[in-house]
Amino acid sequence: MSLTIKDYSVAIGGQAIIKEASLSAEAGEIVAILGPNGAGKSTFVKGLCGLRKARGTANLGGLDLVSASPAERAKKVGYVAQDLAHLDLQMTVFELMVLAQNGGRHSWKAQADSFRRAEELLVRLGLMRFARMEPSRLSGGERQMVGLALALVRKPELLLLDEPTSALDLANQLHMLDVVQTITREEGIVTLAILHDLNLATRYAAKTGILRHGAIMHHGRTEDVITPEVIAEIYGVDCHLVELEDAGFRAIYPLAVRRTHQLPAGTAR
Ligand SMILES: Nc1ncnc2c1ncn2[C@@H]1O[C@H](COP(=O)(O)OP(=O)(O)OP(=O)(O)O)[C@@H](O)[C@H]1O
Repeated sequence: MSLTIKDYSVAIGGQAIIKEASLSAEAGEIVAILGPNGAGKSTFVKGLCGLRKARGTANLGGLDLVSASPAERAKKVGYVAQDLAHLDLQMTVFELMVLAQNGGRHSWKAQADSFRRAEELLVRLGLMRFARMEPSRLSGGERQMVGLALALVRKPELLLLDEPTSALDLANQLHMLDVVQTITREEGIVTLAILHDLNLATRYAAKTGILRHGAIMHHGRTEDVITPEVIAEIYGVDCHLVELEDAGFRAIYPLAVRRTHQLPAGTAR
């Protein structure tokens, strides 16, 4: 399953937020979507899952997500939003995991398969202890992990994650992204993950796209995109790049915001 996005634009209230963006990914790849606050990252993924009206093309293994029907899109795309308020239903995590798989299928066989898959995924993500609880009783990080489980349980071909680790502690950040990376590779799907942590991007993403003012400024292999020069250009921050040869990835250490960088109005240096 590959993804090819071309001349892709999203407008809100007549204002162009994403402008003629292009981006591509191969089966089994995680692509990090980076960029400053307000750059358009959430809007970019919302257009792909149908929450915003888009123009252009986004070809996922032969299906154009921009012109697809909501039902076609829902079969192929899994989305984990930043705001997980929609999880507050009077149902347990396990019930939600089963319901998420059973759109219209009521046979006993389908039911048994979905029970098995729900349990398998909750075990894999370390979430079985929450199976009988309603999401409203969970902490922010626990809800975020359940949100990921609910997206994965439907076997998406494109997984869209909007800041999937923002509420997670260090161990859970690595555990969740390890599972996402393994499933992305095993099932040959494409994952787009909006991240603010550059080191999670260098560790997990084969490719990176950087957005600024709604345009893709850089896109390619992560090691070619996440460099001190690009980070200085996009964020106005000087960084030191450290090669962690034994671990097999690179780390970025931020040194200082450049004095020439435009901070939001009213911010003191
Ligand atoms: N509902 C809306 N109505 C009007 N403008 C919006 C709306 N949602 C987003 N925008 C605007 O679109 C632009 C991009 O917003 P978006 O949330 O996509 O950015 P982002 O890169 O995800 O930001 P962050 O890193 O802060 O989450 C912003 O300028 C924002 O003000």
